[in-house]
Amino acid sequence: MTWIDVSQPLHADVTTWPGDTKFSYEIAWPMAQSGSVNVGKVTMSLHVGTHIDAPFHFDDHGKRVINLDPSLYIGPARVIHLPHKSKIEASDLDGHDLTGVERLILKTDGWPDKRVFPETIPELTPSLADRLGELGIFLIGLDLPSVDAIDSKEMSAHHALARNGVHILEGLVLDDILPGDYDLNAVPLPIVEGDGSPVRALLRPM
Ligand SMILES: Nc1ccccc1C(=O)C[C@H](N)C(=O)O
Ligand SMILES: [Zn+2]
Ligand SMILES: [Zn+2]
Repeated sequence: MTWIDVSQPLHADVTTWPGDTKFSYEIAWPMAQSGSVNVGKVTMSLHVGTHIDAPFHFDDHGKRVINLDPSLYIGPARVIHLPHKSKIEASDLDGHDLTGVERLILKTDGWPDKRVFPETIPELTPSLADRLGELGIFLIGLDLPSVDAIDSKEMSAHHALARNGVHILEGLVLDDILPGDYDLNAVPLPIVEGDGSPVRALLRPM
């Protein structure tokens, strides 16, 4: 009870990274044919909607989803509000006491209309990644489709976060979430070779 869904619903119109595989659902084996059940089939990029990135997404030698500890994505999380930024850097955390925080969720308001894929978004800087590492934070979640700029080829924030042992949860819907302390549950699917996984992300006020 009281869990709040902070995931994007998956349907034909959920936005996709430009050029990437869209989400689709079909009944591959309808009841009329199988004689007993409807059996659905999904096609999608693993980076559609609310999802986690496995390090293999941006590093050929990085871990696949099956090798990520599910506990990373379950447990206490702090939500902080950092609106109207073009970059989010270490100094943006200065006013926040993050002692003991292990999972940090940034409400940036940088993707206000989830029906449209954004042209520009705030990007996280390597200095922020280093600060998260120093603080012992091992999960960053945010309401954006990427931790880097949309046109980034270097993926410097993804790499800097990985260097600091910080895992990535993207595409959260935080419109109705106030800053504060929550329980998070956003476990990936056990896709053995996955470079990422869609998640049902839930928050419960503590
Ligand atoms: N699907 C893509 C296709 C091309 C280039 C980037 C992406 C991404 O997915 C990047 C984004 N930071 C992500 O992890 O979801
Ligand atoms: Zn991703
Ligand atoms: Zn990413």
